[in-house]
Amino acid sequence: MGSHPVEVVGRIRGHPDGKGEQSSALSVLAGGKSVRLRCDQGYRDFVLDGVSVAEEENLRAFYAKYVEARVDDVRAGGRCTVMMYGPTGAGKSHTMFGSSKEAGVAYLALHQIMKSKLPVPHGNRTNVTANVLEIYNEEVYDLLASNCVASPGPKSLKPIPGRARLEVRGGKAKNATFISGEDPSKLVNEIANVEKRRVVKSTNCNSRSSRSHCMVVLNVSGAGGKLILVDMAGSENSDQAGSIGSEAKIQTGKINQGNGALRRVVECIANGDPYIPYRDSKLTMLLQDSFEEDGAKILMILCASPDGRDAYKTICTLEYGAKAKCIVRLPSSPPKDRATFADGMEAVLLARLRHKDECIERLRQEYDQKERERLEIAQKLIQRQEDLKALTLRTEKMEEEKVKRLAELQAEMERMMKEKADELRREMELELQLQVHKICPENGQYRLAELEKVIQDQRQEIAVLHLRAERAESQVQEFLQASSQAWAESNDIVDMDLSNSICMSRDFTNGSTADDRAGDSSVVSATPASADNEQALKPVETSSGDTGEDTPQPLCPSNLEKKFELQFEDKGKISSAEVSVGRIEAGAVSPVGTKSTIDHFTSHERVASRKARIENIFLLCGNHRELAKSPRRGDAPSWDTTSDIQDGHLSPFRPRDRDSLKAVLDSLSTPEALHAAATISNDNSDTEVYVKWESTKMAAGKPICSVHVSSSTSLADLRTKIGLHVISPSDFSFSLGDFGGAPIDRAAENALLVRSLPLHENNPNWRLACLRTSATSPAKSSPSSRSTPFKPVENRATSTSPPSASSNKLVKVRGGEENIAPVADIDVLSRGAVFFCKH
Ligand SMILES: Nc1ncnc2c1ncn2[C@@H]1O[C@H](COP(=O)(O)OP(=O)(O)OP(=O)(O)O)[C@@H](O)[C@H]1O
Repeated sequence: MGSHPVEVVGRIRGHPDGKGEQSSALSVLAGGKSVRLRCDQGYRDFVLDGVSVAEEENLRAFYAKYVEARVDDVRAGGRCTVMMYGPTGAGKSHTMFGSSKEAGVAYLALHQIMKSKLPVPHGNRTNVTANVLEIYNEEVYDLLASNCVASPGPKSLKPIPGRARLEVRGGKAKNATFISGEDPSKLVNEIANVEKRRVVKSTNCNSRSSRSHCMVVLNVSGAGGKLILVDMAGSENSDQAGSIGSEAKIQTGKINQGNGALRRVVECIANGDPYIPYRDSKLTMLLQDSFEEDGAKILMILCASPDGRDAYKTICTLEYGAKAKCIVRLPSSPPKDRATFADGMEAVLLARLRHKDECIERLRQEYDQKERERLEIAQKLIQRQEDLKALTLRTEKMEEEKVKRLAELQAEMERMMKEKADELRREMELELQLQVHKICPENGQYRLAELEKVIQDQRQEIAVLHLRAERAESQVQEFLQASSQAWAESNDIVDMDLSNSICMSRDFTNGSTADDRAGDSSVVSATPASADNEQALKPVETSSGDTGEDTPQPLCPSNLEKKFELQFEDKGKISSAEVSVGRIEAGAVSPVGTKSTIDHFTSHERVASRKARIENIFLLCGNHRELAKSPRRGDAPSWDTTSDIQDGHLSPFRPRDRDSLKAVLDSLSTPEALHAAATISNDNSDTEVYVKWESTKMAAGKPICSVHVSSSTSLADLRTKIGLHVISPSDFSFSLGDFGGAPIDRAAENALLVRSLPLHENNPNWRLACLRTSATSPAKSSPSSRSTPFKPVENRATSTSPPSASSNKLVKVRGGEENIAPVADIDVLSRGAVFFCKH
């Protein structure tokens, strides 16, 4: 403890309800010299000279820490006043006098003074005299006086029976009883006994509330020291204390009067007021020396309760202590002379200034301390904000990563599920196949057999095709050899009969009849249709008429034709080229639109088998070419490669059936096909349509005529053009393909264009039109019409030749107005001879 004249310490009792430290309204701050009071409005800090908590420090420790040094000064002759100040029930009496468990400050001080080992000026033992006074209702009673008669007091208050009232003069209680001794225990017991005489009363705040102030004055003999111990009555509120009745209220008023007087004295001293109201109360009158004697010390113990309900009284107590702390120098007694008074005043003023400076310095330190705390808190706040920001960013990043990871996991899971599903599907398919094989074990064998059958069929087809090709090749080679030989022979004949041919041509030109020409032995005359073919095809004998085999016959076309026929009748015996040749006089074919005659040649021998063989040659030639063709878009329906030899000779490939035609027509029903057809229809390039007749196998080997039309011409228009020169438009029908194709329905001819016909000899500008006799045509019932596809041009040109005469003729039509072009043999025809094997 310092040497400050007034020291203020706090003593915080335990919670009256036994609650813990958490519910305490008071807390000691760092350093142990500040206490913080919390309430609903906030908190307030008070700086004291020390703070002690009863739960942490007992009375002995508290005494040793804050009181013992003062008592030592007293023993040494000093003067000290120890005051217990605080609201009712705060533990003032407990601190002063203690309890049955521990001794209070008064007893500890008495023991300290009397049992001191310190050398005392007058002997080893200290003689102590003690007065015990009670200030009750502004009256001073002597607690040590026994059997005394109470002096009359104020009318309003009854005197304490058996209690001696004392007068106060000069700041002292006159005639007060004292006890003395050198045995501290004896004095302690005596004091304890008289202390129990104090007026107490049970209130709402304290079951044994002191209604009076108690003062114990210990005078140390010899050294002159004086220790005054004051236990003040607690300031209280009448309503709060439950004071009922005028006497109780007067008691409370008197108690507060003493406390208020002491407060004002302290404030005046602290403020340096020239007037100190000591006389406002008996208590302050008795304590005047404590404030005014030089070297006097005051130790003010502020008792406080941690109960929040006493917060207001606790604040008043702490404010009072803070005010007492401002007392820097106790006022001295007024100096006797003026100079001394001036010096004293100067000293007081200087002391006040120093005190002010100390207060300012203390406040500055407190401000600095608060500022440091504020900065620390601000830095912590900034740090917390940065941490919060980093935490927020981290949380957002983690959230993004979580979302991303979730998406990846979901994608991975979907992929795995898909793989698993595919795997399961495959396993199920395998399982299903296994089950099928289990149920039908011959299934696999069946498929194998089926495949083998297909392979075998294809091999057979290939073999047939090879056979056809070989046969056709050999026959063609044979035919070419024979024809070349016949050609050579015919050249000789032509050379020999050139003059006759010219005459014949002239005769035709001049309109000679067939009978006229029959007389010419070198001319092959036209034979009426009714005549027997056998005879009609025989050459006209000119001189000897010997036609026997032994008789050499002249080399004429008829003879060549006969030899050729014989050659085919006896296959394998071909030793010479004996070819039957039909001859047409040059100029026999006239242009269309002019009056003309169509010449034709006849053969002398025409048996059906012989004709068939000759026609086979052309068929084979045609087939050979057709075999070399590859199907093209827009061609006739697909060929049936399985068809083979029919009627004893190789037949062409046949379209499968009408379904092929239907498929073609159906194919035009789709938007894509119509678009393609529309695209193609824009192509109006010129096209040469070669016409073949299906039923006339000889004619089928090569075209009977060609028609020059636009590629966008419909089949209906083509029918009209062909019908102008060949046959009546209603007597035939187109077929898809070369031979055997399905007939095209008349209704579809308007929709089908020329470009839908198959290519001829793979030439993109050539098309092939195969005609066949219509089923409903009257020509069908007529063998002659069936076998003679042509409508005799002479019919249109008023020809005199009977229609039947042309039934077995190959008619060559030279192009005219209708753009009917000649076939490739027209040059040969112009020379009066036609070789069937030209192609
Ligand atoms: N530190 C403490 N430890 C234990 N009990 C205490 C303590 N302080 C006070 N008490 C108890 O609280 C009650 C009131 O104490 P006390 O009488 O000392 O209060 P007071 O301030 O003197 O009140 P009043 O002014 O009304 O006399 C007593 O029963 C006492 O035993």
